[in-house]
Amino acid sequence: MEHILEVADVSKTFPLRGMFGQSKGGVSAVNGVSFTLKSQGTLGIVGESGCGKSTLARLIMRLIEPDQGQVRYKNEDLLKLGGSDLKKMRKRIQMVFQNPYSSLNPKLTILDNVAFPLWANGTGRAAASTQAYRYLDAVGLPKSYAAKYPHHLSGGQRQRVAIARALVLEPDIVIADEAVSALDKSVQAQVLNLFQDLKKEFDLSLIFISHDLHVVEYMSDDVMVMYLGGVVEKGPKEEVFANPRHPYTQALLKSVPSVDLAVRKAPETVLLKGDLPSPLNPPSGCRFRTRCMFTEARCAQNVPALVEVGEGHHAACLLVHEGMAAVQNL
Ligand SMILES: Nc1ncnc2c1ncn2[C@@H]1O[C@H](COP(=O)(O)OP(=O)(O)OP(=O)(O)O)[C@@H](O)[C@H]1O
Repeated sequence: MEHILEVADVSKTFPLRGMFGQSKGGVSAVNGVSFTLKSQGTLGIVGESGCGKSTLARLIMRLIEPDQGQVRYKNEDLLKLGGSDLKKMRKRIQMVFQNPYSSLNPKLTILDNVAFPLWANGTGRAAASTQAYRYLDAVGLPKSYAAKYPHHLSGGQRQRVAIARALVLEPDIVIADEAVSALDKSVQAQVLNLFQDLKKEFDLSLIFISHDLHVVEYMSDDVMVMYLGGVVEKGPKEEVFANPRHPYTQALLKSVPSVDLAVRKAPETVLLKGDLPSPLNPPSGCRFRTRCMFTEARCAQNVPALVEVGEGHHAACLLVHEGMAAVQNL
């Protein structure tokens, strides 16, 4: 499978200023992140709140500018584009956000909310409405919803509208950022299935961002685990879930109860110590070391590279690289 998107060594630090404009350091939100998205594949990005998932999505979309790195879409460096080329690219990659209520325009009907991106790109009203009807149908909303307003709809229906609006420009890539997190469990499942169906119908490549491991496991072909702005592990979904190698991924997986009640067990040993450090002042060396059960003095000195630990499976931990038994046998 070829790659549609390649992200290389992307970083972003948000500068912080005091009351009088003086520099107060910066928040290291994304730090040297690299990954590839396979054409028509789904990459799941998982990590705790604040680990940089949304910032990464916004960097790819160029809603914010990275400090360094490359984002290549079909071999074109998106970070070098400007003007009309950037506008064209933005049509190819669309986002669906967590809260459809704030992302939809409350003053526009459902049909006009979906048609809006087409108007903004110069399509006439009649043609835009025809297209909008087509995408409302694709997301399972009947024609009778077209004249309603966002406040008439349930959370799940509003998210369907947001998805229709993301698709109306016929993107190749959709980035879903916590797109089901605000929905009830039963509605979540319907929207996840809808994403799966639309992916097939419209040949989409998906980036599915979620703090929920079950959602990522259900949706993804490949998984990337982030911690404090960096990637600690990535690889094929089956590999990462069945054979997690990084102590952080292992801790995440052990801390989440199975959705299957038959295999739900008592809470396992706690594998994460302490709190998430501030991205204002991240730990030296391995950023995870202050919460790691296996940390050693050298973890403070060396930043571990992502090293291949299985086919297409990478982990960033000095101890894992050396095949340390304790980490392997968790
Ligand atoms: N515009 C900004 N200015 C300063 N700091 C920011 C800005 N945007 C994000 N951050 C900080 O960058 C870090 C990463 O935030 P980000 O929202 O990307 O994380 P996240 O993993 O998506 O978390 P969540 O799921 O809670 O949104 C956080 O510490 C956040 O406070």
